[in-house]
Amino acid sequence: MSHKLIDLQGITKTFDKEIVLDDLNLYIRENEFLTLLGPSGCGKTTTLRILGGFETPDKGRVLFNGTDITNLPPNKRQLNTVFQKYALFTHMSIAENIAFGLKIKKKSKDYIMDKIKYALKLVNLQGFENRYPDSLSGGQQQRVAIARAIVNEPKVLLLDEPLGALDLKLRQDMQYELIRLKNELGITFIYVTHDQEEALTMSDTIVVMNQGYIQQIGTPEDIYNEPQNAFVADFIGDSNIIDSLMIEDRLVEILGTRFACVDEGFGNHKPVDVVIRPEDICLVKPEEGTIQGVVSNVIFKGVHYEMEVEACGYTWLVHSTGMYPVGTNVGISVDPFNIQIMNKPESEDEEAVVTDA
Ligand SMILES: Nc1ncnc2c1ncn2[C@@H]1O[C@H](COP(=O)(O)OP(=O)(O)OP(=O)(O)O)[C@@H](O)[C@H]1O
Repeated sequence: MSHKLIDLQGITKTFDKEIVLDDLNLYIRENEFLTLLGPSGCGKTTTLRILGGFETPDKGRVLFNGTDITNLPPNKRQLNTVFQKYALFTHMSIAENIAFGLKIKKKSKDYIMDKIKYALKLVNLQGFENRYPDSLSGGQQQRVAIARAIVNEPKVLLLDEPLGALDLKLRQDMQYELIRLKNELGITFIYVTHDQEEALTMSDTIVVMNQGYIQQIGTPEDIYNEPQNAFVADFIGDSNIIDSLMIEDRLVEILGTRFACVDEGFGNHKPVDVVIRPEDICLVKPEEGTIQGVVSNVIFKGVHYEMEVEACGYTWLVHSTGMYPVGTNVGISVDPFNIQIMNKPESEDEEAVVTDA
């Protein structure tokens, strides 16, 4: 494992008495592609801006290779930021845009020419040197913004929703471009998005945030398959999240019916949240299911059918490659490995116990 490059220690930030980040602790390893993911307003951009030196935390420290850089201005950090709005200079050619930072640093003409060529090749824009930003598509402009950042040879690239303004197809192409670029450059990427698919596709590590707190840190597989709480499960992909009762180890009661599961250590007769992904539900003949229901809605999604099944007073979301018309009686069966048990948030847990008693 590569070493810790950046360490955010106890970062707290308040705007107008509103706590935006509350004692945030996070480290980022060298060469990692780390994504800050969460809904609008959860504090992702503020975290990135603190990393970039555009904001100062009220409390806490930012360490870079063990050195405290909390109060270092942006231009003194070995980090470069690419924003959602490309912020290119419209009166300058593409080459002049890319050269801008290098000219300020008084680099030689030959050095700058070499760097422009190298950066344009990396972002697949050879031959665009003399064009102007207005004559480029959104995706091409974003590539120029990235080229402009990488000529400075940063150790870390901070990317704030860089693909947010692009349409879906272009965004998907650019996701692969960014992964390739990161691998070629061998540097650390810290990426901000509220798009969970984008985070799953691109990241080595995802940090799921909500209301200024980190909810979970893990690989895309961890976050998707082992969400630590209902917020993460709900935010990452479609889920059935159901109030349930852990009867004992490996046995959970969901909507009044007992299902075998594989989790242990949640206690006996304990309220829990159960998460079942729609693709993990098998529709079978009614008599073969653990519970029975009726298909109430079907939408064709290309790779699968997205269905709703009414069973035991709950609308189950199911993804299936087979088509079941509305009104079909079905059985629902779930492999015990695909039933995720999660502790309820503490306050809810207490409430549920009281209600239960
Ligand atoms: N300069 C500022 N002054 C006052 N409030 C701010 C400032 N910057 C951010 N905030 C507030 O801090 C909170 C977090 O904002 P932030 O931009 O970090 O969220 P975000 O997760 O990046 O959201 P989005 O995805 O919408 O960009 C929001 O409530 C926002 O209004």
